[in-house]
Amino acid sequence: MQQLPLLASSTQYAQQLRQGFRWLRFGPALEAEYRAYCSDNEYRRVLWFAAICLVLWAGYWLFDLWRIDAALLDARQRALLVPLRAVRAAGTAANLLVLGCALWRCPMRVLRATLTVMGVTFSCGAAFAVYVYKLLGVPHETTVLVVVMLGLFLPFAISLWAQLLVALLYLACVAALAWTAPLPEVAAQMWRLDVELALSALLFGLAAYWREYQRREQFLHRGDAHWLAMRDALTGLYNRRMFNHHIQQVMAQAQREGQPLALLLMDVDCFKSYNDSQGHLQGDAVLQQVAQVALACIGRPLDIAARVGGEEFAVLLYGSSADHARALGQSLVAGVRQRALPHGASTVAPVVTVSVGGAMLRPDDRAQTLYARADQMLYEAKNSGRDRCSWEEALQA
Ligand SMILES: Nc1nc2c(ncn2[C@@H]2O[C@H](COP(=O)(O)OP(=O)(O)OP(=O)(O)O)[C@@H](O)[C@H]2O)c(=O)[nH]1
Repeated sequence: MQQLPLLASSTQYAQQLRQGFRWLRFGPALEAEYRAYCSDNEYRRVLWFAAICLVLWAGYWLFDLWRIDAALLDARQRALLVPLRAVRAAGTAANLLVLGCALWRCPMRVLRATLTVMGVTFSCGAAFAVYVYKLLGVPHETTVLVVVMLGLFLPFAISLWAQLLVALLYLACVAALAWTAPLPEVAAQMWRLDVELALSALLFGLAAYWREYQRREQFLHRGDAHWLAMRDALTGLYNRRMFNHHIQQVMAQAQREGQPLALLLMDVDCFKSYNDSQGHLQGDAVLQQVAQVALACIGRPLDIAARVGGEEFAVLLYGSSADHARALGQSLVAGVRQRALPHGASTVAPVVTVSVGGAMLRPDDRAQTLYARADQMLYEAKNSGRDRCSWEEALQA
């Protein structure tokens, strides 16, 4: 008999784990879920990051003003300070833009774009400042450039590939400054700096890759564990725990909104004798087939099909009229029969059959009372010959 691809190990998370994600990208659906997961709290984190950058940037700028004032510069040298100030102003503007975007919660792609612009203006701006100091002979620290490179790889909203792109632009900017430097000793220092920065980019990039890889791996393990906690491993349907949780919520909503709610319980007939004659593994395959029939009969967002016991399934239909629910009960019975799964040991038919009991929600119902009535109807279906659907309204009529 055909096995269905619904086993626990085949959750989309587990599949992705097996396939791997060397390029830090999942399939489209999982990628979208991962991004939504990452953007939780992202605005707050970026806000803090941008605020800290602004304080550091302003502090560095003030320190520089004092330092340049202290240096004795002639008019030609002072002319070099004009582009430096322009670059600084651009960095501050980009920083404020990020702050504003995070504060007013602009769409995530706008936030990412502004963060990328801030990365470019900060890194190229810092490189240009160091270059100008070298030309002016003003004492300065080059480690700030390495710190900026480290900042580019911090995990804030933008992807590792965008971070790498900004880092490459940064390296190209330092190379361009080295290339065009009018003084040979400044050119040599800038080239050396570029090599140091390239090495640090490699190091920080690798660290960022592993961090992102592990974050993705954790996301998949968490998703897999969550999926397994809610699902039945054999059939992939919701498990009893999830069913209990869901029925409470859907009942409350149905009672609040005056919507009908139907509960169908389905049980495989003579399943013990099937297991005894065909073996447990074949029995498992039957349960998977029956689960498929249950799954096929739900369609609305609040409907669920669950495996609530060994060979017992529940189908909860929200907003479904009694007539529609009864018809679905019949189609569950017919659907399993149509699968024509041979059952030589059955006392009912030569194929696997199911019995179904159904009940509609009443205004004063609790989950237990609704379940008990549907269970009573299932008992009724079993007692009146199996391979049928019993409905509580039919009993009352
Ligand atoms: N293969 C398999 N069998 C299971 C699983 N869970 C429960 N069962 C079996 O389901 C059978 C249920 O048997 P019973 O409760 O006696 O019911 P039945 O034989 O179907 O009889 P009726 O329901 O009265 O028609 C038992 O033999 C259990 O071992 C499972 O996950 N896989």
